[in-house]
Order: sequence, then structure tokens, then C-alpha cells
Amino acid sequence: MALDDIRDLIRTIPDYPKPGIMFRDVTTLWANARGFRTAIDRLVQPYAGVRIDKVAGIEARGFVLGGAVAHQLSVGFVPVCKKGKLPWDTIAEHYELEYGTDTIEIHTDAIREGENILIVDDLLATGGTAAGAVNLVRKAGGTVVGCCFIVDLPDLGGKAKLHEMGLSVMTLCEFEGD
Ligand SMILES: O=P(O)(O)OC[C@H]1O[C@H](OP(=O)(O)OP(=O)(O)O)[C@H](O)[C@@H]1O
Ligand SMILES: Nc1ncnc2[nH]cnc12
Repeated sequence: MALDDIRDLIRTIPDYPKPGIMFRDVTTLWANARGFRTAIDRLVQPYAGVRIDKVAGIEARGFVLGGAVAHQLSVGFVPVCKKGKLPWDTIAEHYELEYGTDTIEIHTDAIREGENILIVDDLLATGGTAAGAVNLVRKAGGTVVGCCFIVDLPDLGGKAKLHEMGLSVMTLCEFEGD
């Protein structure tokens, strides 16, 4: 399946969750067996031969993709959660959203010093969430080997932001004009 076909399987919902937002809904891609399989295969492709110890998936849609990517790579999975969702001791990172700030957390023992971590989420917009996850992994002593997403919204500058942080970024399709 070509990247254009993956893009075509993503539904766009205008004015959700608020007026002016074109919401890129990847659940329609996930519901298609070939689409989901191809998306996961293509996300892991650049990391063939790269040592990855764990995948970190960002709540909530990054859990679904990150779990599948971790399974494909035969490595462990670390959930990066919104504040207050994890039951054990946590490390927290505050990060910038388009409007305001938020906090994400991982368990203190989720990542060991020197581990190579691949960050996974469904969509890259401003890059604030992913940059927060990168900082969290680094605080825990891990090395981020890359960040991968199905969708990039290039107008919002997330990919440029992650490149400025020295990161390798993999995305499968773009939606412009967001
Ligand atoms: O690049 P950014 O500007 O940080 O935006 C990208 C983030 O926004 C969406 O999550 P959302 O905040 O909607 O949370 P959810 O997955 O829990 O619905 C998406 O799944 C990313 O995690
Ligand atoms: N346009 C968009 N669609 C889906 N998730 C998003 N997160 C931030 N912007 C988004």
C-alpha cells in the first residue's frame, strides 16, 4: 500500500474539537487491516539495524501505535501518560501546547540509564508534546534514537522543532493548511 493510500484512509473532521481545527482522525486508518499493517511496517522501516531497547508511546493514540511498533521490534513498551494516571513514582515534564501548558509523566523505573528509546505518536503538530516526551526520556537517562508519527502538520512547525533538538523524525504523510 502506497503512502497516498494511507493518507486517504485518514478521516478529516472540520471544526473538531473547536471551530477552525481540521481534526485528522487516524482511527479510520487503524480500522483498515492493510492500512494499519502498512503504517506500522513503514514506521519501523528506518530503524532496521538500529539498536532500540524500548518504545515510548504518548497517551492516548500513541499507546495503540507504540504497542504495535514495540511488538514488531520485539522490544518493551513505556507509556508516556498525562499527569496523574500512573500508579508508581514518576518523573514529570511540563511542556508547551499551542495555548497553555500540560504535564506528562513516566514511571521512575521505566527507562534505564543508556537505553535507546524510540518515541511514537499518531500526529506531530507544534511538536510540544513530542519535545516534552524527549525531555522526559533524557531526564530518565535514555537516548532518543528517533520520533515517529503517522501524520505531520508541517505548517505548525513540529518537525523543524524536533530537528533543531537534533532528532531524527519519521512521518508517513502530511496535511497542509492546518
Ligand atoms: O505536536 P503537538 O502540538 O503537541 O500536538 C500533537 C499531540 O496532540 C494530539 O494529542 P491530544 O493532545 O489531542 O491528546 P489525546 O491523544 O489524549 O487525545 C496528538 O495525539 C499528539 O499527542
Ligand atoms: N489537527 C489535528 N488533528 C488531530 N490531532 C491533533 N492534535 C493537534 N492538532 C491536531
